[in-house]
Amino acid sequence: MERTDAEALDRTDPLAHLRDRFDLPDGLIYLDGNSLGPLPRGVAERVGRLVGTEWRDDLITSWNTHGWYDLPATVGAKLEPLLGAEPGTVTVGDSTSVQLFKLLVAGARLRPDRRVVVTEPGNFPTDSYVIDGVARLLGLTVRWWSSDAEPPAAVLDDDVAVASLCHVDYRLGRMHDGAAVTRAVHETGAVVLWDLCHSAGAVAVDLAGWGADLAVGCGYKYLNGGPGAPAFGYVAPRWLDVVDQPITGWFGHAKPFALERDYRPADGVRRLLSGTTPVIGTAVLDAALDAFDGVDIAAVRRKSLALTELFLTLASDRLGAYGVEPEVPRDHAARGSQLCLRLPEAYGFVQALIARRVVGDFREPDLARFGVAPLYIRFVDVYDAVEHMAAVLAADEHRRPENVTRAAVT
Ligand SMILES: Cc1ncc(COP(=O)(O)O)c(C=O)c1O
Ligand SMILES: Nc1c(O)cccc1C(=O)C[C@H](N)C(=O)O
Repeated sequence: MERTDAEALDRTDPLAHLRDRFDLPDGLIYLDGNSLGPLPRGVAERVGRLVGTEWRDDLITSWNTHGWYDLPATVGAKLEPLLGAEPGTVTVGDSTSVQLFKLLVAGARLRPDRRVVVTEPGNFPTDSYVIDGVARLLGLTVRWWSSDAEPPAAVLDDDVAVASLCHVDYRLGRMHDGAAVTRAVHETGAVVLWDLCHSAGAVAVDLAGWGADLAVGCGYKYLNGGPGAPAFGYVAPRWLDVVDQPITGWFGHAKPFALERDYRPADGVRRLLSGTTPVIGTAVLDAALDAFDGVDIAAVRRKSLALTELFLTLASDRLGAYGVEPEVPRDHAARGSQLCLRLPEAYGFVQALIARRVVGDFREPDLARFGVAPLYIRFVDVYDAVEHMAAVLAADEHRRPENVTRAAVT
């Protein structure tokens, strides 16, 4: 495989034009969109308008005249096609951790006679922390599923209230079969809560088709909503009228401005809201999602697999000589949109690559992680990135003192 072969793949890529929808720094190969997506074009103008006109000139009237009050629903409607979700089932607000807290409690309340939450030890830590916290609050037991064998029959019984699972694993990018796991959970009468942080915007998600109950996910990774973007929450249509989340703030009330004494949940998914919408962050996510206008998520998935396949082939060819092996599920059905390399000096390796303007990230204890975001990553980026990786290893740059001092955020 030569660089010209990668260039040829870019020439025939039906999604190649989408890269222009992003304002990417010159010469940067950005393989960290699974942590923080880049800036979509149009966002800066939207923020300028929001701050310079809507806030400055129109002030409080903007809640009505500029659609601030409806923003969670507006953004939810843009997310629904990306998640395979039914109309009116998705809203945004809070962090993923808080959405998870609210929907986990709500999920447990759907099965009040059951005492167990099933989850996986390989979760992103916030999921495990929140699950533990909710279990202590509600007096539930956490049962850990080591998910090498699917479906999770061994850990499911009629005491399980909720299975709270990450669809794509943040470390090695292993992807669950959403339909099969949901079915297995339902067979025991439990509900399933999916964390879609590493799925939304990168892989095909079909919440309606899976029959999922509840889902959450963050706005700042493949959805490119900016640092600290609001997260999303999904509630299946069959639960919309009964779902009972615990942070019963006024923005989720049926009539917030009636200022009634008692809480009454809003109709539909709006009842997931708690406090005042963070308008600036939500408007950024709204504008960012325009990058997905007219984009078929199945085509995104096809390109994602082609990119990771190229990455895998090149990394196996070029890096094996240095004892570095790619870690990615070989089975396409079980692969997210990322690839890892395992090596003892993974931290220094990532720093040396950043010095060469190839950005990935380090995950404890020995993983160098690279996300491929099909909207803006080219085949030639993957080719060049692997060439840089080989050059780092050949010159021992990953062991240089300036590359091994840990920063606060990795
Ligand atoms: C699977 C998963 N869940 C949740 C989060 C983060 O949650 P929060 O938005 O609360 O920081 C992340 C990444 O930060 C994640 O990878
Ligand atoms: N949310 C992050 C942050 O505030 C700073 C740095 C990284 C993150 C991340 O999103 C980490 C990410 N969830 C991961 O998969 O590792």
